[in-house]
Amino acid sequence: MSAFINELPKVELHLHIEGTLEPEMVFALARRNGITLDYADESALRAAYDFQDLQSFLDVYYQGMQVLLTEQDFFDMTWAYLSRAHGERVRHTEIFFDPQAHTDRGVPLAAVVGGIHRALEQARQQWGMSSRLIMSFLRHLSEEAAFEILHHAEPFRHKLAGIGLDSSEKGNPPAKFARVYAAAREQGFRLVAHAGEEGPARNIRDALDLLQVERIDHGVAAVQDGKLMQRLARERIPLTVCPLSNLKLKVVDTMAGHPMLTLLRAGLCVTVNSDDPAYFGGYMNANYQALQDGLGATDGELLQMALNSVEACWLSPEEKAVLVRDVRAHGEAFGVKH
Ligand SMILES: Nc1ncnc2[nH]cnc12
Ligand SMILES: [Zn+2]
Repeated sequence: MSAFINELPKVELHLHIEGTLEPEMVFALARRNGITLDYADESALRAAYDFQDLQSFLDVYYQGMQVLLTEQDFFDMTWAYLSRAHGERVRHTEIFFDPQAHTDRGVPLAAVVGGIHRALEQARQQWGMSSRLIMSFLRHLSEEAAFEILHHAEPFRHKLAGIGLDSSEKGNPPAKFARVYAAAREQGFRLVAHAGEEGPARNIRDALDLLQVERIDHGVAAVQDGKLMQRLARERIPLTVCPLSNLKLKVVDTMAGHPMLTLLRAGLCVTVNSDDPAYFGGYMNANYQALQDGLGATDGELLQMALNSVEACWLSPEEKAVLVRDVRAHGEAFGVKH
C-alpha cells in the first residue's frame, strides 16, 4: 500500500452499510440470533462472492443481511465499518441503508436507524469523524412501497440527510420514482440515485431531470454519451464511482478498461468510493490503490479525486474548508500537485 494513499485524508460518499458485513460478522450475528445459514462456514460464504452481474451480487447481499435483527446488531455492523474507515483516514462518510430490506422482515425501523445512528454519533465524539445518513428506496419494489417507507420514516426525519435509489437498475428506471422523489424533495431531503451502473446513460439524464438529484451514484455509463459528459462537467454534478465494485460486478472487464480517468480528464467531478467493501474486496484505500495499480492514476489525479469528494459532500462550507486544507497539505507533504 502506498504511503501517499494510506495517509491521504478521505471522504466516502457511496457506502451501503449492509455491504460492510464481513463473513465473520455474518456468522457471529447468526450465532447470536440463533439463525442457521445456508453456508457451512465463513470460507464457504466468501467463496459465494463470485458475481456475474449486479443481480447475482444482490441475491447474496440480501441473504447476508438477514442476520441483522436488533438495534445492537446495526450498531455493531456500523461500528466495525467506522473503525475500519477511521483506520484508513476517512474523515467524513455518507452512508446508505436499505430500510425496506429490514422492515419487510419484521425488523422495526427504530432498531435500524437507532443502531446505525448511535455508532455514527460515537465516531463523531470519539474521533471527530462526521457523517450523514441516506435512506435508499429499493427500486425493484413498487412506487407505493417507496411512499410507505418515506411515510414510516417521518419520526426519524432528523437523523436522515438524504434519499437514495438502489438495487436492480435494469427494468427499474428513474421515471418509476419521480413522484416519490418529488414528495421527498418537499420534505427537505437531499436527493441522490444510482444510475448508469448497469443501466444506460439515459438513466443518468433521467435521474437529473425527473428525480432532480444532485449527485449520481456510479454514473460510469456517462462515458458512452459525449453530450451528457459535457453537461455533467459543466454543472459539476458529482459521480460517486466505485472502481472495485465495477470490476467485481463485471461493469468493466479489467481495471485498465475503467472509464474513471477519461471522466476525470473531461472535467467531471468524479470521486472514489467502496460501495459494498465486504463483498468487493476492499475499502477506500484498496479502491484508490486499484486506480493507481490497474489504471495508472498518478498521485496528483488521486489528490484531485479526494478534493472532488470534499466538494461533493454535504458538510458546511466551513467544514469543507478544513478538509480541503488538510488534503492539500497532504499533497504538499508528498510533493504532489494536482
Ligand atoms: N452497487 C449497487 N448497485 C445497486 N444497488 C446496490 N445495493 C448495494 N450495492 C448496490
Ligand atoms: Zn451502490
